[in-house]
Amino acid sequence: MNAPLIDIDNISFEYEQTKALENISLAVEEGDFLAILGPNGSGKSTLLKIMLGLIKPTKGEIRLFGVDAKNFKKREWIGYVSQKSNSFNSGFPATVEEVVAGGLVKKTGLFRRLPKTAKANVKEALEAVGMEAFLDNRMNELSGGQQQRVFIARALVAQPKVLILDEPTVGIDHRNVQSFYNMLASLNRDKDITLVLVTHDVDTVTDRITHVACLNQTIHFHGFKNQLHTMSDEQREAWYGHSVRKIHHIGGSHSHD
Ligand SMILES: Nc1ncnc2c1ncn2[C@@H]1O[C@H](COP(=O)(O)OP(=O)(O)OP(=O)(O)O)[C@@H](O)[C@H]1O
Repeated sequence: MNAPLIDIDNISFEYEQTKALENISLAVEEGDFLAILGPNGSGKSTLLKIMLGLIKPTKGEIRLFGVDAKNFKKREWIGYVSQKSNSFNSGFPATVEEVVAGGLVKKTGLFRRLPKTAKANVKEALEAVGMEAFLDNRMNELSGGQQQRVFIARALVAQPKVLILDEPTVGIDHRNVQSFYNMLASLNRDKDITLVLVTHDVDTVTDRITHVACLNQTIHFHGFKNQLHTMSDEQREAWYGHSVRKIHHIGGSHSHD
């Protein structure tokens, strides 16, 4: 069996005053569509920053594609769509093509004019997120959900093997959330892209995911989504307090109304 694409081994992280993560072990295998779920302040962003190599754990090891993160050179294999993408400056007059082509810089460096191959790559990335018809539109002409798809295309154009998405449905109209998740599921299934998404919003997370990790400083559950019901009430409460409601829709049969 291949090494996990992301292998987090007993890491902890402390900010100056605050313990953010404690003894986290979590492996992301090729083909997973993993949702990391946790309430505000549970350490989701900190864990993402560690996965992306932006901060180093206070304790523990992380291996990327089987290589110690300190020695890992293929950063373009790990794509990232930040939460900030959603608060994109809507007055900025960039076109969809320009925004997506910006993602190629990571792979090929800066260019003055788009080479032909780059145009083909941009088109292919936009097709993967169902946005090819909007190539020449300006970003400020698009809805929040469409903009989010364009930011995903920008990450895809560098041909990552793993895509990490921070709160991807923030700013997407609730009527469009399901089709957005269907698009992610098709990236996972048809394009073989391993997906990790992070959200505090348990109620809207899709049942298209394959795996769930329940985070609150430590991991309270990690496994197939249909095993989620094996969590005891005490574990659920330690993870998310009383506020977990429709969690049964992503696997188990428990409801906490
Ligand atoms: N730069 C920082 N300096 C000090 N403490 C921090 C810093 N960033 C986060 N923290 C603290 O670390 C803990 C985990 O924060 P983190 O941002 O990782 O959580 P989160 O789950 O992403 O939260 P949210 O859902 O609100 O974005 C929190 O207690 C937070 O207050």
